[in-house]
Amino acid sequence: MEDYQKKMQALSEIIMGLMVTSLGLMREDVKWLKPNNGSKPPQALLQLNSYPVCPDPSRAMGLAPHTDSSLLTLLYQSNTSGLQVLHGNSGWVTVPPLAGALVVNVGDLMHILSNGRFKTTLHRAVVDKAEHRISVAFFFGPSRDAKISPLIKLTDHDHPPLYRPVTWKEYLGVKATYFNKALDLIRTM
Ligand SMILES: O=C(O)CCC(=O)C(=O)O
Ligand SMILES: [Fe+2]
Repeated sequence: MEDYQKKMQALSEIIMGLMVTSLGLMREDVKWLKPNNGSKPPQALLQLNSYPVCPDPSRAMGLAPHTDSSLLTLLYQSNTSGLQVLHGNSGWVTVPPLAGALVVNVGDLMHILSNGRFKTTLHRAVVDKAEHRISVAFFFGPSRDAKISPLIKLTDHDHPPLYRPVTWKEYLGVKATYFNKALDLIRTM
C-alpha cells in the first residue's frame, strides 16, 4: 500500500506538471509543486471504496453524484463497471475499467487553479447486481499551507480570477457543509 501511494504520488506530480505546461505555463509557476526552500510537499489521501452486490441496482446508489475536492484523482477500478461521469447531453456515461489503466479525474482545486480551464468532473458510482466492486481513489492535493487560487498568468483584464484563494483544508470544510455548491460559494463573480 505504501509503495502504491509513492507511485501514485510520483505519477500525480508528472500529470500535474503536464497539465500546467499544457496551459502555456512552467512547472515553476506552481511554487509548491517542486518543494524547495522549506515549503511543504504536496499532500494526498488514499480512499478504498467497496460496493457490495445489490439485487436491484435501480434502487440503490454506490456513491452519490459529486466532484472530487482534490487537484486530481487517480482511480483504480476492479474489472467491474460502476463509475459514471455526467457528459453534456449524453447524460451519465459509464467509464469501463480497462486492464492496466487508471482513470484521471479533474478535481475542484484544479478547476480553481486553472481559472475554470480544466473543468471539475461530476461523477458517481453505481452498484452491480452480480459482482462486488472495489475501487481505490488517490486524491492528490497541494501542500498543507498552499493557498490555491487561479494562476496569476492565466488571468488578465479580460479573464479576471473567478475564485478566491483557499487552502485544501479550508475547501474541505466548505465542501463538508455545502457539498456540490462549494465551488459556487468561493466564486468571486
Ligand atoms: O468507485 C468509483 O468508481 C468512484 C469513486 C469516487 O468517485 C471517489 O472515491 O471519490
Ligand atoms: Fe469521486
